[in-house]
Amino acid sequence: MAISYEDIVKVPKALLHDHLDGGLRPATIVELAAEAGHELPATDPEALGRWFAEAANSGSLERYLETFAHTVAVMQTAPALRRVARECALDLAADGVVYAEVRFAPEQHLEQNLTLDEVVDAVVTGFREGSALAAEAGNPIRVGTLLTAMRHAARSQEIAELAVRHRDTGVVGFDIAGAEAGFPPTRHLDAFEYLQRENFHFTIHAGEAFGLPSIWQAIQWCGADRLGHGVRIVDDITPGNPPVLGRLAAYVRDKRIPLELCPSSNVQTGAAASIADHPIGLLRDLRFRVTVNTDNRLMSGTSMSREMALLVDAFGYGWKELQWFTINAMKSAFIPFDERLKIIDEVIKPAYAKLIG
Ligand SMILES: O=c1[nH]cnc2c1ncn2[C@@H]1O[C@H](CO)[C@@H](O)[C@H]1O
Ligand SMILES: [Zn+2]
Repeated sequence: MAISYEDIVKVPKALLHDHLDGGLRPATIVELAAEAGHELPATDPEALGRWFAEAANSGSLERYLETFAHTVAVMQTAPALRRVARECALDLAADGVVYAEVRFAPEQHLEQNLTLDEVVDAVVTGFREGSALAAEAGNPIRVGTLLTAMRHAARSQEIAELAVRHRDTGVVGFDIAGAEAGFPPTRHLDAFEYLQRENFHFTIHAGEAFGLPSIWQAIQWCGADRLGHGVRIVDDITPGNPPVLGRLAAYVRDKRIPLELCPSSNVQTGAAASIADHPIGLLRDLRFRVTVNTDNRLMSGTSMSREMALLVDAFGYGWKELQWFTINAMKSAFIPFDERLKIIDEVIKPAYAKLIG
């Protein structure tokens, strides 16, 4: 029997790549925009949700990113940041996500004179509140924060230090994001070298809107633990029976470097023609360390369960494959090994065992 979306909501899921400013509830944006005096393209929540999905559906990462102006604009005070983070934790938990790493760029939230530390404190507090409320409602979730530096800007060292400063209070990793073409990872080499010396974890958006050189730099120059997207690693795989892996693709697979794949987002930015054409099918068959992610729930009108349901439809996956994606994600999380194992053994495996038999 085919797996339904409702069934998928009920099983535990792990999410590594989700942007806080890409996941607001449309109704919250409307309320916060009224308070902030920010003009929106639509003020009816449903119409606003549709506007985001359509505007982000442009085939270009640069145009997709323009839509974030309207979410970032309403996330400029501590109460607003805290609310958005609280609702994020609640929404993910209600969707059956038991572990999530949510990222955002603190440097984009300074327009009303918050300090970087105040921004992080507000978000971490919101996640803590949301997780507590979710647990009370019977949907326990653990949320880790990733701090992102914008790759076109020049604050990555500062943001890396901010992440390390908050490592014991909820921040579990670092990332760079923004337009990829023209802004290679090595621009931020100092920050990545600093993080390595601090024994800290980081992922890098690479191989989304730009190809193999970006992935190669992220791994071999910068030392990324994971690849944000990394979908263009397929450019280093020659189709055939069997497909032939180039040296970089072989390295990524041999080292079990996690790929944070985001199917719907890739279709919107033009990195894949459709879900059925998405390289996730090939990469899973070749047993890369594939994980499934939402990227931006608002811009893609999606959720973790919906991404998995789309893959079930396109590739005929069953519970075995969904468990494999989920355990891959949990193995690749930035929290300590013993905590990852506990979630795998006590939460994920028992739930899927009931379905797989
Ligand atoms: O898929 C993506 N690729 C690159 N950058 C992104 C993507 N999604 C969001 N952001 C960027 O990350 C910032 C912090 O969350 C967002 O403001 C957006 O500019
Ligand atoms: Zn992203």
